[in-house]
Amino acid sequence: MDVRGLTAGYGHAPVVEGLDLSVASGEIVSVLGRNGAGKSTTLMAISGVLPRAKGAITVDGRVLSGPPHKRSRSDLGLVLEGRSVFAKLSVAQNLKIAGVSADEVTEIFPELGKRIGVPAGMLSGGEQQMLSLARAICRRPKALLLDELSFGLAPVVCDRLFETIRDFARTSNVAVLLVEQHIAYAADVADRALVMSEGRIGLELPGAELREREEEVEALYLGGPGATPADQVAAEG
Ligand SMILES: Nc1ncnc2c1ncn2[C@@H]1O[C@H](COP(=O)(O)OP(=O)(O)OP(=O)(O)O)[C@@H](O)[C@H]1O
Repeated sequence: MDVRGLTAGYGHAPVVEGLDLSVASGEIVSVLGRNGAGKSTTLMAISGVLPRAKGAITVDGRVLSGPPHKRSRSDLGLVLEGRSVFAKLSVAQNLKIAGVSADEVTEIFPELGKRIGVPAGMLSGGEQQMLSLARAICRRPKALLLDELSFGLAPVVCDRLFETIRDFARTSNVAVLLVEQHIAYAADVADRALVMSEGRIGLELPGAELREREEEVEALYLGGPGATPADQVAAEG
């Protein structure tokens, strides 16, 4: 997936301006950064949720444009922050609407097998996130965007979700771009990390270096007001 010159926002001034990034097939890239850095805006702009976003987005050489449903037909999968299930419909109905096989989903997450007739809104937070992730995976996207999957979930559940994402990226050769607030989770799952600050990428590093360079990453998290000038220079250089 290749993104060039992404510019997006909500009012007059853009939140993200002229952003370039790329994710290779089979690669997992994590976007980190403090609250308000522009992480979700970036994902929403790539997916078409923000209709006035500008920039060129290609997946496997194919140009993406138009609203989210059109982009998802063009091989882009999306799981946004918060639970994105139809709460009143059963797990089986949620999967049917997405055109996804329940057998395939329960192979990925066997725990959903016992809950197949239950309204999705009655599932635990972790189960809902499993359902959202499995639904996206089973639609066979070429690129997958995931926003804060770990939000509000127990570590054991997060480990299951990230293990599934790793397997999926490797075995299906899919480009995964995920927003993750926790450095430890990003270090476990990502091949590469992009640290955003004030709508731009302030630091790019291999996922394997995230733990040892945690202080540098955190300096960018604290951003201008919290970080000393020396922190800023170290973080950017
Ligand atoms: N719907 C909206 N209307 C107006 N401004 C918004 C809207 N959503 C986000 N913003 C603003 O855009 C900026 C970037 O927000 P964004 O949600 O992209 O940040 P983020 O890095 O994902 O933060 P978080 O980790 O808190 O989700 C923030 O200043 C935020 O207040």
